[in-house]
Amino acid sequence: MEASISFLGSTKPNLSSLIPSSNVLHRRDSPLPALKLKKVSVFPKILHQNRLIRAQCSDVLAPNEDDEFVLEDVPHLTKFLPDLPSYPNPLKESQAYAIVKQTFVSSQDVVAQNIVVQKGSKRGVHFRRAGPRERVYFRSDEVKACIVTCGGLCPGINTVIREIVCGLNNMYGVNNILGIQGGYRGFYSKNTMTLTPKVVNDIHKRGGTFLQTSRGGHDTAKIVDNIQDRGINQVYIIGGDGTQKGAEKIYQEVERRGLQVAVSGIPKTIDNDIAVIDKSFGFDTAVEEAQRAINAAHVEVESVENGVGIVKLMGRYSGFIAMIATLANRDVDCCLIPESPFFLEGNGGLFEFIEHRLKENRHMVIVIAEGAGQDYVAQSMHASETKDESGNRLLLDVGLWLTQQIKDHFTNVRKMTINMKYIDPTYMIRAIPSNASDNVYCTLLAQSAVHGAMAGYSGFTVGPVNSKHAYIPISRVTEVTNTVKLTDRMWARLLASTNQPSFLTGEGALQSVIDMETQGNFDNMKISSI
Ligand SMILES: Nc1ncnc2c1ncn2[C@@H]1O[C@H](COP(=O)(O)OP(=O)(O)OP(=O)(O)O)[C@@H](O)[C@H]1O
Ligand SMILES: O=P(O)(O)OC[C@H]1O[C@](O)(CO)[C@@H](O)[C@@H]1O
Ligand SMILES: [Mg+2]
Repeated sequence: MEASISFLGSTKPNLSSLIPSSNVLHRRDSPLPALKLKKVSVFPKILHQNRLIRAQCSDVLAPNEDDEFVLEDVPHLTKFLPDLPSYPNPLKESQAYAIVKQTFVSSQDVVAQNIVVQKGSKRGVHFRRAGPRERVYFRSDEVKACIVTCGGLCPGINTVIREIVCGLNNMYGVNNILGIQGGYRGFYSKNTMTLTPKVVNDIHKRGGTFLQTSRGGHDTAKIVDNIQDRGINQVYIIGGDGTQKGAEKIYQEVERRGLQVAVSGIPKTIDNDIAVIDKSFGFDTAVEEAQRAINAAHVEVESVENGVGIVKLMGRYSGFIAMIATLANRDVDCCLIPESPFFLEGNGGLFEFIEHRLKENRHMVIVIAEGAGQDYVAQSMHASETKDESGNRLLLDVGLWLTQQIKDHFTNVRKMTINMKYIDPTYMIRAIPSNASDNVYCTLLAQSAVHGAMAGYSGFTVGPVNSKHAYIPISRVTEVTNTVKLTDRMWARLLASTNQPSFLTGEGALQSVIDMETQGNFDNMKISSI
C-alpha cells in the first residue's frame, strides 16, 4: 500500500486528488525532490478511524518514510474548488504587524503532538501551526461570516464572539458578520443579528453567551440550506464535542455541495473533555471560582464539631475541574471523579476514610464531580436513564445522594453526630465571565480561527497543542473523549496531596482501570493533559 511520487523542478503539482484519504504523509526537514505516501501501521488504530488525513502536497516539505513524520492536515477549500483565486493577505499592510519579524506562518510550520521524546524515537503526529497565511482565499468585501454558539455555557464564550468580530473587522476589514441566535436550530428557526465591533464591544465582561445557545436541533441539510440561502461563506461554530460533531457534518455537506464556505470550530467545554488540545477555554476560570465554594465549605465545617462538607463541581465524564480545583486548594480531603470508581462501605471505603479524618481533624471536605459514581447512584435509587435533547445522559444528583448516604451511615450505623454541609455551585461557576488569562486564550483562539478561515481552510478546529496554536481536523477532536487518566502522574499527585484512598483495593480493580483506559473511547494519545 505505497504510492511514490517524484517531483522534478521547482513547480510541484497539486497532488491532493492522488492521495488516498486514509493515508498519512511523511516528510523530512531538508527539502528533497521525492514524496512518499504510505499507510503507517505503527500508530494506534485510532488515527485511522473516520479521519481524512491529507496534506496539501504542494506546500509540505519532502518526506522521508524513516522519520515516521505524520501530518494530520485540515481540509482546504481548493481540495474541491481547485480554481479558487487567492489574494495577498491584507495583513501585509497592517500597522499591527508592521514590525513583526515574520507576519505569516509558513506552510512548513507544524506543531508536534508529542514533545516528550527519546533519542531515536519516531517523529509522530503533527498539526498545522495556526496563524495568518501569505495568501487568503476571500476578498474582504465578499466575506459574509456567521457565528453560532451551542451546548452548555462556559466562561469566555462572549470573549470568543467578540474577538472573532473584532478580528475579522480590524485585521481583514470584514463588515458583514451575522450572529445566529439560539444554537444550531437558530439557523432555520430564528432571526439573525448583525454583529459589529461596536455591538460586541463589552460583551466579554458578561458571562453566558450573547447569542444564546441550545441543545438538540442539529439538522445538517436545513442548516446548510440556510447558509447557502444567506450567502454565508465563513461559519464560526463555538461549542463542545457534540457541537464539533455537528460542525464536521456541516463541513461535509458544504464540500458535497461544492460551496466556498470555510467552516471553523472553536472548542468550548467547561469539562475540558475535548481531546488533543491542551485545555479548553474557561477551564481556569472555573477552577478559580470553584475555590470559593471549597473555601466556604471548609470554613463551615471547621467551625462545627464533626463537620463534613461536600462540594459538587461540573464534569460529566471528565473530572478535570474537580481534580485541578482539589490540587489547587489543599483543604480538600477527598476528590471523587467519574473516572475513578469508589465505594462506601468496608475496608478502604469512603465511610472508613471519613471516620478516620473526623477522628484526626474533626472536619473534612469532599469534592465530587457531578458524573462520579453515577452507576452506583442509579443502582441505589433504581433510577432509569434519561437524556437531554442532544442525547447526553442526564445525571442524577450524586452530591445530594452522597450527603444522604453519609448522614444515614454515621447517624444510624456509627451512632455519631455529624454536621453535613452540601454546596452545589455548578451553575454559578459556569455562568461567570472569564478571567484575565482565559480572555487572552479566547482572543488567540478567535484570531486563529479567523486567520484559518481567511486562508481557505475548512472543516478545522483550533486550539493549543503543547502551547502552540494549531489547526486540527474536527474529527480528530471528537472521536475520543479527554478524561483524567488514573494511570497518569497527575492523578497520583492528587492522591499524594490528599492522602485519600485510591479505592482500587478489590481484586483486579487496578487491571480493570488499565483496561478501561486502553480500550475505552478515551484520548489515549494525550498522556498528560495538563
Ligand atoms: N453527533 C452529532 N451530530 C450532529 N450534531 C450534534 C451531534 N451531537 C450533538 N450535536 C449538536 O450539537 C449541539 C450541542 O451538543 P451538546 O448539547 O452535546 O453540547 P456540546 O457541544 O457537547 O457542549 P457541552 O457538552 O460542553 O455542553 C446540539 O445542537 C446538538 O444537536
Ligand atoms: O446546561 P445543562 O443542559 O444543564 O447541562 C449541564 C452539563 O453541561 C456541562 O456543563 C457541559 O457543558 C456539564 O458539565 C453538565 O453536566
Ligand atoms: Mg458535550
